[in-house]
Amino acid sequence: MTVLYNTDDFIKIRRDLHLIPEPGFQEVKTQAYILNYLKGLSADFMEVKTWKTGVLVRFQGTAPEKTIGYRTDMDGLPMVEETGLAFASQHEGMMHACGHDLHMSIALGVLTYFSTNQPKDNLLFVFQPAEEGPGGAQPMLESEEFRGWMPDRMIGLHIAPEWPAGTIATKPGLLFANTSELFINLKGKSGHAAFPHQANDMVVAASHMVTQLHTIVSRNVSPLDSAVVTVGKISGGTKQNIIAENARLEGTIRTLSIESMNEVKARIEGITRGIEESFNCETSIDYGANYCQVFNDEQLTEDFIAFVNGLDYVEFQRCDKAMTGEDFGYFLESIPGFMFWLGVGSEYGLHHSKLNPSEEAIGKAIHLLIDYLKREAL
Ligand SMILES: CC(=O)N[C@@H](CCC[C@H](N)C(=O)O)C(=O)O
Repeated sequence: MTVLYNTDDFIKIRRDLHLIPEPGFQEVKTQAYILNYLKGLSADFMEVKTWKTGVLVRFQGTAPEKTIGYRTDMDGLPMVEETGLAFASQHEGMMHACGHDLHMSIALGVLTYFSTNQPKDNLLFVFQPAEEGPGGAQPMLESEEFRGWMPDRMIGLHIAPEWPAGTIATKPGLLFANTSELFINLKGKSGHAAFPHQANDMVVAASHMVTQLHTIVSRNVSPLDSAVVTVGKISGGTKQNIIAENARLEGTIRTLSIESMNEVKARIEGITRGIEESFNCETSIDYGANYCQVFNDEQLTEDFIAFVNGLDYVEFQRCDKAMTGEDFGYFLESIPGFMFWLGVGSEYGLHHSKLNPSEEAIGKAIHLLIDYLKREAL
């Protein structure tokens, strides 16, 4: 194991970042924190650029043959934290419940090492905004700032609460699903609760719609394929004794192929037309942000797995694909690379208000990535 500096410094950084979760493309304090940290590093071979609320850090190699990119996401989620931690979110209604605080502290730990150990190849550290939505990877990838420093390989990690701290899991090929957000508005006619026959109740229409949406996976998707349609939020109406004129469903679709995504969307549109007819209402669908699948490069991933299997401070586990989404998939569409899971042993899972990742994983991931990048780029 590489002994470098006290990785506890990056636990403190993780806690600092945990205090200030911000929505996608509003990571202003987070960006300022990262830029301020970078100012403290003195490497004349390091260059820093910003892109929107993101940050790009490039280390010029001594004799570069390639550029290896490492990406972390930056945004938090709109939810009330219930961990009771001393360093719980200070931003009301926002929480780092998907581990991006750990992802960023790990990236800072790795780049700190290379700020005093100039690599042979170029390294690019990418702090990307808006992973949870509306998606920062695709526009960042297309930006002049990123294109000017285009890497030849791209690596990313995501925390995995279900595995013990420091477990590394991945697989070649398909790792994460195609995703699409789903927003459906329903508009009917309001009225007095006592005169339902004179109104069109959108609470009832929305309830039917949720039930029908749940038939798509069970009745329309092949049992040999996989898909998810989740409605995570439903809202409507104004008061308990007024019939609701409006209702809104907010959800997400996950599939293992673009073809299945198109089929699921076609069924949603069919169901929506049926609801319009049967409840005499108007509807509109917005698919919000769509992310392509995360597809790991076969060779680079197998090579990484062999590397991890040779280490004595982390455990490797070959995993199955998951229905999670990640806009990191856009990087992998044009740059070969891979994503892997980092076990953080939390009783509560991703997107849970009590998610409490083990910070032991931070030091292990920093060491792992330094050792891997040393092998690949020194
Ligand atoms: C790793 C993870 O949890 N990613 C998110 C990505 C969000 C995609 C998009 N906003 C959506 O909701 O479809 C996930 O929910 O899988």
